[in-house]
Amino acid sequence: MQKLINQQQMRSADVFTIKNLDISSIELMETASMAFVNEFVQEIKAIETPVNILCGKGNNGADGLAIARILQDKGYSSVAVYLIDFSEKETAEYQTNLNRLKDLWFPLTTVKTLEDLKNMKDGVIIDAVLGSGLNKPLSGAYAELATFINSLNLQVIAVDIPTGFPAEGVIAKTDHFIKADLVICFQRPKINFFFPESAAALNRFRVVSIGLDEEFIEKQASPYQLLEQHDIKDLIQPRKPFTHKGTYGHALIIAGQKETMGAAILAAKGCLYGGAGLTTLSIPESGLTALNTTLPEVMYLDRKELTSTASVLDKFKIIAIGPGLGTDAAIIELLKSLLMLKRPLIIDADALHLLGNDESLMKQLTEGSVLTPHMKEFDHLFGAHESWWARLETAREKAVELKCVIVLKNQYTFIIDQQGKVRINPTGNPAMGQGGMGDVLTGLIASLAAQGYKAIEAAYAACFIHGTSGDLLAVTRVSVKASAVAEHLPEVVKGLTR
Ligand SMILES: NC(=O)C1=CN([C@@H]2O[C@H](COP(=O)(O)OP(=O)(O)OC[C@H]3O[C@@H](n4cnc5c(N)ncnc54)[C@H](O)[C@@H]3O)[C@@H](O)[C@H]2O)[C@@H](O)CC1
Ligand SMILES: Nc1ncnc2c1ncn2[C@@H]1O[C@H](COP(=O)(O)OP(=O)(O)O)[C@@H](O)[C@H]1O
Ligand SMILES: [K+]
Repeated sequence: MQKLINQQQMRSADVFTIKNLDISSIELMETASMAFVNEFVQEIKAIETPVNILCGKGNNGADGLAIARILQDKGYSSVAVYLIDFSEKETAEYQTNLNRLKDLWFPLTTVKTLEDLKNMKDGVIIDAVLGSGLNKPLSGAYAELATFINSLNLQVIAVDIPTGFPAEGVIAKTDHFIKADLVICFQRPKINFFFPESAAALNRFRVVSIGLDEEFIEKQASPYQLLEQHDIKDLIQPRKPFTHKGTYGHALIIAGQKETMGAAILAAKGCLYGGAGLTTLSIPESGLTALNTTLPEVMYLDRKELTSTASVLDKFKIIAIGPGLGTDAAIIELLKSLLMLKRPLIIDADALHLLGNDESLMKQLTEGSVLTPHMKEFDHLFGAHESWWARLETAREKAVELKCVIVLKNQYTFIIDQQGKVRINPTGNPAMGQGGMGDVLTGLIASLAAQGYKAIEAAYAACFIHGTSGDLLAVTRVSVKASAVAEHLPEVVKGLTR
């Protein structure tokens, strides 16, 4: 896992690295600019492409000046530099890099007003106006610059962060940014890149190492961590000789009603293909034929059995409830009786809806339960939120308060543990935007829990595996269906097993 740190901590990491490696700030900047260019040349391969570099007077602009020099070295034949001269203050590094540039032949244009940009050639724009030193939203000339650049519809590649975009904290609807197609960002992604609001400021980002001290970064106090493949590889246990279906646990999924039986079957499918030793599905009897035809390996439990005697449920290592379940009075009673068992549950979809309707039910959750809301379900549970930053803050508080794991689903799913720590899942893609995806995820979480993984481990590993399956399928498809994601789970898990 990679610690994601805030900009103040990133600045401390700069300072620490400079001291520790006994290098100068300008040397560090040269490394950063070189790393940027190495990535840039992968993206813009034609060296005759006009490259317009817009440089502010801080260190982001200083990077831009170094980048101009390095690009010319690499043979880019049409590099033009625009010095955005909207403020007085400039950094020493900016001065140094400007002097280095002035020793070479270079078209340099000082920009006092937007008029000064009129000769800019069509091509690519490198945004090095403002970086992580941003301390307030763009206004005045900077905001106008952003609007103007965005109106050109040229490809923009931002240095470190799009100008105007806050690295962390609330992203306001009124904020102005220079919209980037690509951000080449230093050492760590910014926390705000993982929120849907970032789509207004960037399409994609890539992270390049600039040699900052990793040990220092990992020691910083931060609740945010980005999952990496090796975390899952370290976790997933290979299957041992002489193990059998009993070894891999028995999961019960309570789901489905007449209109949404598919959700139940998809959840069971996620559980089965996730490798649980045994999967039992409790659905209305009307779904039995469908179940037996589509998933003959999965067993059936009559709904009436669920409330007959508590001991019926003892054999199940984990119980998941919710996909396509419905919310009528009988279901409310069923949920209540399950909560009374005082055992951890995996709660999704309609069952989440019922918790949101009745706070007293939420209070009965047992420690170690897993809630898997998407944004709408989350807000129904915990109140409306104006921003994802605020939503995540609430999720952290609630996970601690309820002693539950919260899986807040999105393109980047946030998995929040009982201590309020947030793991961010980087896998998955927009081809997965289809109904049923969440049902498969719930089944997979149940599957891993049945196999003996702790609630938090089951939750984050399931998200990673589920997204990886979607990624694998999306290589050759514009959309992927949930059942295909389920069917590819065993292959993905195999690839993630040491
Ligand atoms: N050793 C270092 O410090 C390194 C810095 N790096 C670069 O330095 C950048 C950060 O540099 P700085 O801290 O100088 O910050 P910036 O280059 O973002 O500029 C900050 C300046 O802009 C002003 N400002 C902030 N918000 C504004 C607003 N809304 N409107 C107008 N002016 C505003 C500030 O008062 C300050 O003078 C990083 O993003 C990265 O590109 C990299 O080169 C890596 C090494
Ligand atoms: N754009 C996307 N990128 C990555 N993952 C996605 C994307 N869209 C959906 N998913 C994944 O699909 C699942 C959707 O869950 P949910 O919204 O509950 O769907 P449903 O209720 O339709 O099954 C989540 O795991 C989410 O992470
Ligand atoms: K920038």
